[in-house]
Amino acid sequence: MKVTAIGTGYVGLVTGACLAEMGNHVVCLDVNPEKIRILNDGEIPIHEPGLLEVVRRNVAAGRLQFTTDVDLAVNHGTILFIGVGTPPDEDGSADLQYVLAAARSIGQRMTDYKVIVDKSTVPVGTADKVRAAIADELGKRGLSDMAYAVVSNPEFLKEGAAVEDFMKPDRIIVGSEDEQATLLMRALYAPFTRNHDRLIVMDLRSAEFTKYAANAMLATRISFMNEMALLAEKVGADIEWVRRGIGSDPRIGYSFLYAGAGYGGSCFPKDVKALIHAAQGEGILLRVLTAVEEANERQKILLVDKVVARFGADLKGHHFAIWGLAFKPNTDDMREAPALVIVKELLARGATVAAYDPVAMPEAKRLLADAKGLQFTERAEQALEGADALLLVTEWKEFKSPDFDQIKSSLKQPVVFDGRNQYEPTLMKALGIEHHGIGR
Ligand SMILES: NC(=O)C1=CN([C@@H]2O[C@H](COP(=O)(O)OP(=O)(O)OC[C@H]3O[C@@H](n4cnc5c(N)ncnc54)[C@H](O)[C@@H]3O)[C@@H](O)[C@H]2O)C=CC1
Ligand SMILES: O=C(O)[C@H]1O[C@H](OP(=O)(O)OP(=O)(O)OC[C@H]2O[C@@H](n3ccc(=O)[nH]c3=O)[C@H](O)[C@@H]2O)[C@H](O)[C@@H](O)[C@@H]1O
Repeated sequence: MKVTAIGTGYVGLVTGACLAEMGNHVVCLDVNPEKIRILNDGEIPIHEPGLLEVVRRNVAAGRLQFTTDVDLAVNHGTILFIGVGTPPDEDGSADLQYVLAAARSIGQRMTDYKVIVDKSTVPVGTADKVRAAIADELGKRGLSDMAYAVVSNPEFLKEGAAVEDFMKPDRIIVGSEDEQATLLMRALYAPFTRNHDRLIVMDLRSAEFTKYAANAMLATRISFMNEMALLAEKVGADIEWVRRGIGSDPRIGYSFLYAGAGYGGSCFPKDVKALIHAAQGEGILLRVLTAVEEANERQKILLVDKVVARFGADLKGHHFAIWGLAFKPNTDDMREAPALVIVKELLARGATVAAYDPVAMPEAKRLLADAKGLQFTERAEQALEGADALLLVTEWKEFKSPDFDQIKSSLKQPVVFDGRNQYEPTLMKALGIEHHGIGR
């Protein structure tokens, strides 16, 4: 099938590349010429395991191309995915300007039947706005009779596992109220759901809502566990045992129960805010989600609270090592990363910081360019030298089994603040390392 992906962020690029991998002919469009230049140079603008290989393979096979040419992109696909950003507005609501601009650019150019698919995470009712924007543009061209369908197909991929998530989806949600569009979507996704019928077709509004409800539920689990961790610590329980204990109940399950330094990323924080805002517009206060967000703000600063409890509120003259800056492993994404809050707070209290991340360092240097007292090291061990303590913020694999002797000898004193519960407290004790985990 002929497909166009609008936007080459995580979602647009992964969607385009994976659909090409299944034999479709895909054009990826972006308004950012720099991103298209990088893609046309055979690289990708993000760090995402396995994605570069899929992109290169399909470009070589002639099934995938990148362009800033809107005419070419709109006229190429029968199915056009809108995968542009929906960042939070000042009041927390989702900013739809990029989605609606993409819709208008389609309406300004389409010459035959198109299925326009909202893949961006958008509030309930956005499909109607997309349809209206396209109708408006067609009207201006005297083409009000031209047929098209708007479909909602929210994306559930996780950064760091995006290709795998797209290729082997747990489910594919299609909100469609147009028979022909539903048939096309079924055909497009058939190769991804061959052995299991994982495609769920529903009405447009329910599909749009499903995406927010899913992210809100996952964020809730994390904040719930972070709160349980606060209490566990006080009463002498270990949240890691509690996690295993409750996860064994299939009604609860093991996934997304890890207490840590708070959730970050481009989606949970913004989607929770957007849902709260949408509910407010309907006169409903979402008490649970409001608390989920508050708990997460507190959690992001928890590691610094622990540092303060150990070293005092004034950290002048103290130096700390930070391992991990990305909001999670296997990505260079630092949007809403807990590390940003932690670094800034340590510096504000007068400390100096040496930080290392396996891939997010260029992004960290960009975001923390003005941070005085912060240095970046080329290797993890270098960050340890002369530090009062190590703060582990992102659980990259390479931090899982470090050389503990080196940690002991490089730090001024062997103190580790383990923001992702990577190290066993009993082992740390046996090694003579003062270990401060989360909820244990
Ligand atoms: N990042 C993720 O893991 C996931 C993101 N989502 C949702 O997908 C959407 C996109 O997210 P990301 O890919 O992270 O966004 P992003 O912000 O990284 O990328 C969006 C891209 O769209 C381009 N763009 C903006 N307007 C355009 C236009 N009119 N025509 C062509 N290109 C245009 C931008 O230049 C940018 O490259 C958001 O709504 C997000 O909530 C959903 C699931 C996962
Ligand atoms: O809508 C989106 O953009 C995506 O948002 C999340 O994916 P992502 O943000 O890439 O990453 P997650 O793996 O969900 O992690 C989010 C944050 O939660 C934290 N987390 C995750 C799991 C856990 O048990 N504990 C925990 O603190 C991570 O450290 C990270 O900061 C969802 O998991 C995806 O299904 C969704 O498609």
